Amino acid sequence: MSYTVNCSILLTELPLLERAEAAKAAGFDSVEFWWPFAEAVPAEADVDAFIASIKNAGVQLAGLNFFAGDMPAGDRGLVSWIGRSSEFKDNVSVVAAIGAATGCKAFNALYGNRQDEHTPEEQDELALKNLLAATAGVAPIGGTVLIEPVSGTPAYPLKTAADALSVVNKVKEAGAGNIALLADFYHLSVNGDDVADVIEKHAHEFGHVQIADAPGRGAPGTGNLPLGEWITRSRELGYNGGIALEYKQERETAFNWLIRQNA
Ligand SMILES: O=C(O)C(=O)CO
Repeated sequence: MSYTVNCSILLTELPLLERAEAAKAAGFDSVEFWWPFAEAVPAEADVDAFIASIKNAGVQLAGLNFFAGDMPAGDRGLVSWIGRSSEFKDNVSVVAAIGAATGCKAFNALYGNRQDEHTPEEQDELALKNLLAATAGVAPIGGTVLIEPVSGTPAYPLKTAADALSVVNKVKEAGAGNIALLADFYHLSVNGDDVADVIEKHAHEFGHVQIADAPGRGAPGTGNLPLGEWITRSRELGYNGGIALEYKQERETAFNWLIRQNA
C-alpha cells in the first residue's frame, strides 16, 4: 500500500521546501501539508516556491489545509471565526490556485474554535457561508472540501464523526456536493468516538483518511489502535482514497514501522 506523508507533522526537521523531496527519497509518491504559510494570502513568490518544491520532487500534492490561523498558539481554523471571514475567503482563492497548479483536490477546512463572545448558532451560520464559498472556490478544479473532527483543543466543536457529518450534511442541503468527512482515526479515537462503528456506517463516504497511533500520536505500532484492521475494513466498505501518515516521529526513524512491515 502506498501512503501519503503529512509534511507538516513529519520531516519537520527539514525546511519546508525540502520536505517533499525527502518524502520522495523515503519512497513515497504523495504528500500533504497543513497550510504552509504564516498568513492567509502569502507573497506570490512564496507560493511559487512551495509549488516548485512539490513538482521538482516528483510527488503528488494529495491534500492541503486552508489557512487555520496560528496553529501553534492553538487556533484551529477560520471557518466559523466571526471577524475573519474576508481573510478566509481570500485564502480560498490561493488554495484553489495551488490546487490548479498541482492537481491537488482535497482541501481540509478546519472549523475553528468556539468564541465565547458569540453564540454557537452565529458561528455555525458563518461557517455555512464560508464553507459554501470554499466548496464553490474549489469546484472548478474538481476539489472537495474536507471537514475534520480534531482532538486536543477543547474549544474546537467538532469532536466526533457525527459532529463533522452534521456540518457536511448542512452544506450539502444548501446545494454543494463537494464536501466530505476527513476521518482521522487518531483524533476520533482520542475523542472517544467508536471508530469501528464510524467505519461500518460511513467508510464509503469518507473524503480522506489520516492515521496515527494512540496514545501519543506516534507511528503505527507505538500505541494500541488497530489501524491496519480499520484501513482494511474501510477499503472493504468502499473507501478508495489515500491514507495519510499524520503522526509525530523523528525523521531518522519515521518510517521504520513500514520497513519492518514490508520485510
Ligand atoms: O491540528 C491537527 O491536529 C490537525 O490534524 C490539523 O489538520
